[in-house]
Amino acid sequence: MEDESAIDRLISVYSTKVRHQSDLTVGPLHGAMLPGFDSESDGTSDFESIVEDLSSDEEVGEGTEDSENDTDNESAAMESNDEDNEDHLALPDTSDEEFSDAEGDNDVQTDLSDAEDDDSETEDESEIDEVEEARKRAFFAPEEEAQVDDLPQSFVTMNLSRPILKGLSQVGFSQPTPIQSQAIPLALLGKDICGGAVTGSGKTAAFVVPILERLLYRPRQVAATRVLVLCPTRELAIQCHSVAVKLGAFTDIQFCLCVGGLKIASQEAVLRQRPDVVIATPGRLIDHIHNSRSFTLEDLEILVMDEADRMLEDGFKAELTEIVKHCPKSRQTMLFSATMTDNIDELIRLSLNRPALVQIDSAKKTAKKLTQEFVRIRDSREGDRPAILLALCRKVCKSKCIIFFRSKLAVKEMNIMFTILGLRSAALHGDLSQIQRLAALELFRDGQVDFLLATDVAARGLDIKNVESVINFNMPLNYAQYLHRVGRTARAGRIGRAITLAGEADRKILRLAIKNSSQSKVKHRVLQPTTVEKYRERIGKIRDRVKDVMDNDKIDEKITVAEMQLRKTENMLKHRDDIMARPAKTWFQSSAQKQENQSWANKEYNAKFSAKAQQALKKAKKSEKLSRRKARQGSEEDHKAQQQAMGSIRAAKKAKRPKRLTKLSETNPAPTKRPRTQGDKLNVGFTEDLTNPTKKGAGKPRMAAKKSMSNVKLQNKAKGKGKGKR
Ligand SMILES: Nc1ncnc2c1ncn2[C@@H]1O[C@H](COP(=O)(O)OP(=O)(O)OP(=O)(O)O)[C@@H](O)[C@H]1O
Repeated sequence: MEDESAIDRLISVYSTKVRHQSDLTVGPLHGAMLPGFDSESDGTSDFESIVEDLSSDEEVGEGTEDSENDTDNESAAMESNDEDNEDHLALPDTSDEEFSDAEGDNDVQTDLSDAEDDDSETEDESEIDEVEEARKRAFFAPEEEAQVDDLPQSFVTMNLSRPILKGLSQVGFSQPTPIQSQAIPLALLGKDICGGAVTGSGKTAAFVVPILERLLYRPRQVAATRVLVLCPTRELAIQCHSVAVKLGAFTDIQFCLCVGGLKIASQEAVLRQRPDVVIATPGRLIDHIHNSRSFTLEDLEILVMDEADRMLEDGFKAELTEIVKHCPKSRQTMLFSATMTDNIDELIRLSLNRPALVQIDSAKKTAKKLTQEFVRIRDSREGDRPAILLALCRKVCKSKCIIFFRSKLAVKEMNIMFTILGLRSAALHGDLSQIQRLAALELFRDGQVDFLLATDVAARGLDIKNVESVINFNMPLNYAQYLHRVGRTARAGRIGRAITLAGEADRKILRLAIKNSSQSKVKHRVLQPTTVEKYRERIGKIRDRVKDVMDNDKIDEKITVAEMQLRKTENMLKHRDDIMARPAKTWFQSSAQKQENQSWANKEYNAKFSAKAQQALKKAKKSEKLSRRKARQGSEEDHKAQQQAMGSIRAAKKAKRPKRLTKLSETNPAPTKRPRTQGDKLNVGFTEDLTNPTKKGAGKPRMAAKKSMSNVKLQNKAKGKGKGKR
C-alpha cells in the first residue's frame, strides 16, 4: 500500500516547485524566443549548417585524448576525468571504409526498389490524398472560422477576468505564447479545438486559462463537475493539476486529481463534493465512473485531452470510448499535442463539432533551440551502446540529463551500472510504485541526481526546468515519440541538446529528424574507438556485480508482492464482514482483458521495430484506406465502371507524360559501376543521411506536390492570410 501522506507531501512539494520554477522562468516569453513567431526557413540554411557542423565537429574532435587510467575504484576513475572538455568526441573512425561500401550498395538498391514502387502507386496514393483532403475540409471548421481576426498580444487584451490575470502574473506569464494567443480566444467562444504547437510552447495554459475564465461565470447554486482533463500518464496529470491550481489560485474553482497509484478513497471523498474540474488518467476515471456513487459526467461542459494523439492510440481506445460514452454530446472538446493528429477516423470517435484546427508549428518540428546529434551504431556494434552511453554521460552530458530506454529491464540494469560507476542517477518506469516514481522525479528536479533513466512513461509532457540534454539509448518507435522525448529539453525558448544512438534500422526516423529540424543544428557525433573500448572494459569488470544486484532486486520484488498479498489476506480476515457488506466493484475490463490488451499493444510496439513488420503495416494501412474509398464509392457496379474510367484516364495520362530524363540512349549510356573512392564515402549511408535529408524523397511526385503546396501556403502567409492555419 502506498503511504498516502508521503504521496501528498510529494505532490505538494511538486506543486510548490512548479510555481517556484515558473517564477524563475525567463519571465515573459518573448516572441522571438519561442517557435512559431519567426517565419519559417526555406531549408537551405539548415542544409548549410549541417555541412558546417559536420566539418567543424571533426576538426574540434581531432586529437582529443582520453587519458583515463583504469582503476579498481570505478567512481574515482570517473571523477578524475571531469576536466576533459570534450564537447565533441570526434575522430575519424578508421573502420568505416569496409562497411560503408557495402552499405552504400544496399542504399542504392533500397532506393531503386522504392522508386519502382512509387511509380506504380503514386496515382492511387494521390487519389487517396485528395479524398482525405476533402474529408478534412468537411470535418474541420473553415479557416476563416478557425481564425481570430486580431491576435491578442497580451493576456489583458483577451478580456480575461482579474482573478485569472492575477494567477497568470503570479506564475510569471506576462505575454501569451503563439498557441495561447490563438487558442484562448477560440476556446472562450466555446469552439472545439485541435491544437498543435511544438513541445514546451505553453499548450497547458492554452486550455487551462479559458477553462478557468469560463468557470468564473458558472451557476453556483448546485455544484457540478463541468470540466474533465484527460492525460495519458499519472505524472502528467499531476503536473497539469498543479498548473491549473496555480493559475486558478485567485478563483473559487475546485479541482480534483484522479490518477492511479493514489488512494481511491480520498479521491472518492473529493469527487462527492462535485469539484468543478477533474484532472485524470483514463483507467482511474473509469473506475470512479463505475464505482464512486454520486460521481457523474452528465453535467460536463468541457472535455480536454492533453497529448491527444497518444490518447487516441490503440492502447487507450477502449477506455476512451467508454469515457466519451458518459459525456454529454453537447460539450466543448479541446485536443492538444505537439504531434496533433489530423486523422479524421481517429477524431470522429470523439464526436467533435467542426473543430478549429489551430496548428502553430508543423506536427513534425522540434523546438528551435534544440541541437540534435546522432551517434551511429553499426549492426556489429550494437553491444557497444552501454559503453557509448557511459562515455557520453561522463564527458558530454554530465548533468540535468534524461536518458530514454526501450524497456524497463534496460532502465533497471543501466541504473545499477550508473550507481556502481559513481554516476548519480534515478530510475523512472512503470514497475515502480507511484511514490517511487514521484520520488525519482523529485530527486532529478532538485538536482540530487544528474541523470534520470526512464522508459517512455516520461517522454510526453513532463516540464522539468533546465534539462540540458536528452539521450536516446535507442531510437523510439516512431518519429512522434522521438519529438516528445527530445522535447523534454529546449523548452520555453531555452537551448538544449538531444543525442540519439541510431542503429541501421533507425534511418527512416533519422531522415525525418534531419528533414524537419528547423533552425536547430544536426550533427554526427563520432566517438573515439579507444574511449568506447575503455568503457566496454569497465562494464565487463562490473558485469557480475550488476547481475548480482539485478537478481537481488528480483527477489526483493517477489518479497514485496508476497507481503502485499499477505496484508491483503490479513485485512480480509480482520474486516471480512465490512468488506463483504460493500457493494461489489464493477470493472470496465477484467485484469485478464487488460493484460491481453496490453500485451497485444506491446507486441505491436515491438513488431514495429522490424523493417518487415513496418512494411506490412504500411500495406495494411494503404489497403484499409483503399477499401474505405471503395465503400464510399457505392455499389459494386458503379465501382467497376468508375475503375474502368479511371483506368482509361490513367492510360491517357501515361501516354501524355514526357519521356523520362533518365532514359538510356547512346548519348546517355547506363552508368557503369566503378570502385568507390574516399570522396564517395562521405556521400553514402549514415553520413549522407545527415547531410542530405531529401535523398529519400527525391523523385517522389507526391512529396514534390506537397512541398509546392506548402510553398503556396507560405506565400499566402506572407500576404498576411494568418499564421500557421489551414
Ligand atoms: N505565457 C507564458 N509565459 C512564460 N512562460 C510560459 C508561458 N506559457 C507557458 N510557459 C512555460 O513554458 C513551459 C512549457 O509549458 P507547457 O508544459 O505547457 O508546454 P507544452 O507545450 O504543453 O509542452 P509539451 O508538448 O512537452 O507537453 C512551462 O515551464 C511553462 O511554465
